[in-house]
Amino acid sequence: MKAYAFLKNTPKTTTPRGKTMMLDKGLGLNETEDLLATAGDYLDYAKFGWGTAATMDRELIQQKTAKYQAAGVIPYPGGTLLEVALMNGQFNDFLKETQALGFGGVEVSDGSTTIAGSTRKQVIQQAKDAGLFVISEVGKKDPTLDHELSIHERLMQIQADLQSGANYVIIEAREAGKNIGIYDAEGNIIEDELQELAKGGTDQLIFEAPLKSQQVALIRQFGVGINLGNIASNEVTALETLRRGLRGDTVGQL
Ligand SMILES: O=C(O)[C@H](CS(=O)(=O)O)OP(=O)(O)O
Repeated sequence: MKAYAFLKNTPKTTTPRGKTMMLDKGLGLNETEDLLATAGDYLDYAKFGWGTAATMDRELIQQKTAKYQAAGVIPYPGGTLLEVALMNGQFNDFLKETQALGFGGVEVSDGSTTIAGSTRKQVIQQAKDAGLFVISEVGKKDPTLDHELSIHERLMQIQADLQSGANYVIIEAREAGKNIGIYDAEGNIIEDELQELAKGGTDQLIFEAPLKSQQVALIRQFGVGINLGNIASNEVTALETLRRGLRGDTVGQL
């Protein structure tokens, strides 16, 4: 039983908690174990950020993915790693290795590279056919290029990815959460862009929201059911308290 389970304001909302995607930037095995013991119940996806998975021994990655999977968390390598594999013409090998390492999903993005629409569709479908959970990502890592993407183009990409079979689409914000996608240079939400992106529904969107102020704003606006990503590994528990109205920013508001 959880501590203080009698408290009336702990999540009595009927809305299920939104998905939480955490950024794993290279946690050790013991850190992973500790994290899962304390916050595993509040975690859905663990992204091994960008190319970090390619810096570690295969056995270590396999041990980590096994721990995540046993806790019901889907681990997956960063979209950048898939982009590098695609750029090198090594996507089939990437897919095989991803499965051999025990990852349960992939992220299909074009944040750092350019990928033809037909290739993106094929990649999503091939990953799905291989039995992997697929999360795509919309947005560019270079702010100048990202600002060139119109809301209409983003919405079209979201639609196309979902039609190709993606389970969720991430709205890019990078690890820093500033000057990309729905955030301005200070990390504040650009309201009209958010509203436009959200108007078709947010159920299959995951908003990268690495900053507490962003998590608070999105939870207040859309409720506890909003899907949030790029949560730092030491902030997963703190995010759960926001979702439960157990931190000053959301006390009595959910
Ligand atoms: O897309 C992301 O949020 C991450 C982190 S960052 O952009 O490199 O800061 O990249 P990914 O390759 O998807 O892990």
